[in-house]
Amino acid sequence: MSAANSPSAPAPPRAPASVRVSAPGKINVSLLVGPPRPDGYHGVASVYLAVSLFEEVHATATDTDGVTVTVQSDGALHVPVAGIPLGPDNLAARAAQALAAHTGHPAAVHLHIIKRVPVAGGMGGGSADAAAALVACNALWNTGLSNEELAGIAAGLGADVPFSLLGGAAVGLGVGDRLAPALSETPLHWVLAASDSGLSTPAVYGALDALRAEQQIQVPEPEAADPSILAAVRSGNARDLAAVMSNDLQDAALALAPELAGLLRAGERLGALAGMVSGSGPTIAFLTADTDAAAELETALRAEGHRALAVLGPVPGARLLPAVAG
Ligand SMILES: C[C@@](CO)(OP(=O)(O)O)[C@H](O)COP(=O)(O)OP(=O)(O)OC[C@H]1O[C@@H](n2ccc(N)nc2=O)[C@H](O)[C@@H]1O
Ligand SMILES: Nc1ncnc2c1ncn2[C@@H]1O[C@H](COP(=O)(O)OP(=O)(O)O)[C@@H](O)[C@H]1O
Repeated sequence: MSAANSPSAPAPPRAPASVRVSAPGKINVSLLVGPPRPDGYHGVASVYLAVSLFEEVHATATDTDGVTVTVQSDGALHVPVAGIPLGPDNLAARAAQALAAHTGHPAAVHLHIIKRVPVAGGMGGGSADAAAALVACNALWNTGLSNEELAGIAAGLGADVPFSLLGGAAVGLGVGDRLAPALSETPLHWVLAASDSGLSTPAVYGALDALRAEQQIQVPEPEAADPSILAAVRSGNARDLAAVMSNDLQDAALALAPELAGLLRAGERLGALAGMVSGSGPTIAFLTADTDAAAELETALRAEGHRALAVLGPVPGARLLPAVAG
């Protein structure tokens, strides 16, 4: 009897045929943006918060080389998915290809994305799909990369991708990819209000540069997050955070989508402690005092015809989900 057939020999690790991974969307409770850099990016000091609105990526091994993608809309925000690229430009497909290139594993996989985060919404939904695809393919292909190695690949896919892997609350410096976890002892309760159309991230950064040039505003390179923001995130004191949260991209997003000003006013009139544009927008994140206040605001915004959803954060980053029985 050969060693491989011996009853006492350990079975070699078998890759699963299919895995499921969830990864969260994010809001930036503070976003300081520096001047444009020669490479087209901006230095930032971002305080990220992962919130309980999760993308899911189901990865299934295929016999033929290549990455295929399908997308399905799910969840209370009824996210339109028609415009999402399904070819090699899809961020999840790019992530799978990048992992295959890094490890030498054939890129033979089908990725099914269950989309709950608004597309081009300023909540890093595509980044979450990329983070989920990295974790999924690493498990599916048994490639065994560490979280640090996955984070290195993530940074090459987009500024927000490393945060979706990490989750929780974190400060992001550089282009947002140099992460340091932030403490958060008590969850914060938010209501998200989605918009019907998306905003392009580069267009919003460009609009900020134009506004600053017009107003002759010069800003330094951001080097750290505001300590008062970190203290409020740490304590989970929503009133303290409402007083200090801010987003340098907000005026630029409002210049490109002026209707958002009315939505911000509506949320504050209906009981939010404060509202802000999430990242480059157009999703608005309203901060509320507690879970009951969030539920009431969600109901009130829906009654006025908005697509609203109560969420909380921080929540964990990209995670393998248990296999479905059967
Ligand atoms: C604004 C933020 C805030 O977290 O998020 P979103 O609103 O997009 O979710 C991020 O900075 C977006 O990150 P992400 O969407 O991953 O950006 P990338 O794909 O890497 O870059 C897209 C483009 O955005 C601009 N960009 C992005 C990040 C950054 N620090 N400076 C920039 O100027 C550049 O024009 C870049 O070519
Ligand atoms: N898996 C994906 N999900 C969403 N958008 C994607 C995806 N892959 C590529 N994209 C492209 O990236 C753009 C921005 O995506 P998204 O991450 O949703 O927004 P944001 O950068 O505002 O957080 C979309 O307009 C879309 O064309």
